[in-house]
Amino acid sequence: MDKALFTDASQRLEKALSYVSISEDAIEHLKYPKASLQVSIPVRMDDGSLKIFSGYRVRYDDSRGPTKGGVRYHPNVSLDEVTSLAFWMTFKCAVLNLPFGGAKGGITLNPKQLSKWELERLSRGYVDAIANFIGPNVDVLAPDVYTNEIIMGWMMDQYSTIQRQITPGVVTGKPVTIGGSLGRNTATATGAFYVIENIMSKFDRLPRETTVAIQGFGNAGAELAELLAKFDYKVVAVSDSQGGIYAKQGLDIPSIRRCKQFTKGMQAVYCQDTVCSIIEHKTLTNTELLTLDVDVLIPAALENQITAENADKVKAKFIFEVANGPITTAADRILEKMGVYVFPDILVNAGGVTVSYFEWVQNRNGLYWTLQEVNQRLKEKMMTETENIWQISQEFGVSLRTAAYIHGLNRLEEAINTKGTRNYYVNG
Ligand SMILES: NC(=O)C1=CN([C@@H]2O[C@H](COP(=O)(O)OP(=O)(O)OC[C@H]3O[C@@H](n4cnc5c(N)ncnc54)[C@H](O)[C@@H]3O)[C@@H](O)[C@H]2O)C=CC1
Ligand SMILES: O=C(O)CCC(=O)C(=O)O
Repeated sequence: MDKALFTDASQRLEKALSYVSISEDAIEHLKYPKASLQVSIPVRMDDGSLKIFSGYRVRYDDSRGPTKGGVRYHPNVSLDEVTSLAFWMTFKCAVLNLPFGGAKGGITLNPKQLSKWELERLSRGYVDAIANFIGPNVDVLAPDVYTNEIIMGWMMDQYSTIQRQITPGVVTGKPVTIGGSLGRNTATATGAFYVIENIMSKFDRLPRETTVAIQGFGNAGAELAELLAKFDYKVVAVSDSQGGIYAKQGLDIPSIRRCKQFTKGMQAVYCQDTVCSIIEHKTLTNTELLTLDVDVLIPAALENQITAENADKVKAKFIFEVANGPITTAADRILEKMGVYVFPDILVNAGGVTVSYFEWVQNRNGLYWTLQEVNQRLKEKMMTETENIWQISQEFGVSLRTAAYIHGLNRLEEAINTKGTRNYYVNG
């Protein structure tokens, strides 16, 4: 297994360890995933041929509760990537004080090359293959890159079919009509927005004077772009996997979202579609977007985007990590020296799993909340933990990332030690 990403991910923990007094047992415990499953999923394609896809599910740690995390469909999905993402989920759930451990799953494929029905057979096949590894009190699935509520609905239905009982709590991010929570599809962006608002007010930054660039225009990035623009932030650049667009005066985000539904790429929206109302704009690559002269940079696509190679070219003063792991450890060091404030993924994008938790609670109770209730509870959680992490960072004089790991570690160690280990060593 290529350890690169996981090795990098676990280095974040090592830095935090020097600021907390934590038992050797807990440290040892957190070094390894609890269980990793690799499966082969046979899928009958529309042309009659049979294709085998590789899928993964990693449950990293369940000391604080059932494990929780999304399922990713992407050509780069590997055991190393899924393990890293499961590790981050463990800390994210602890930082937000959710009664969950961390997990993640994925299938290696380019979903854009499959028909809807092939995707349905693949998603159901994935659940067949991992059914003994998941469950509402064991491990709970959710959406991530290139998966969505429709896919979550299929997965929930497949699991329920296998169990011979409707089991909504095994998957969150489902359609509202079959037990999903209001506000889950906007939760990652809404949670990030609360963090940004909190921090910008600490620095007396007015939205209309704050320029923003966002890499990634999917569930998280596009929704956040729209929220920020709605509240007067100047979103000057956005991108998707094909590249991006920039307009000095600020972009018309609702028009871009509308146009993107009908065109394949972001640049096509501007170059070929006259529905969009930007007058002056230019196209740019994803790499160029990261080094734009803006106040706020928001990576909201994939990991390893800001590395030792381009970190010194970043001009933004604030980076909010909506993607998981977009900045490598080496880049982190460079940015810290440059005085850039980096707000870490395990806080910034935690709105998604927080509302997933609310969905799971609603599924267990059978009583459903209004959107206002969901967002009010989300706001309370995001504001409280942003403030806690800010205070730890001030108190110890450490980066916000290290502060977030210190915060998560303290909660994890309490749970690990309280549970104890089942292997006793009797001296003498
Ligand atoms: N959806 C959720 O609830 C949560 C998502 N996240 C993280 O947010 C990030 C984005 O996830 P979603 O928005 O859900 O995925 P999505 O599948 O809805 O959108 C992904 C976006 O990234 C773009 N993209 C893909 N490769 C790219 C590249 N190389 N450069 C630039 N853009 C690229 C795609 O074109 C698309 O616009 C991921 O890191 C994910 O793990 C984190 C927490 C929760
Ligand atoms: O909603 C969830 O359970 C997990 C979302 C996720 O995969 C993430 O936060 O990275």
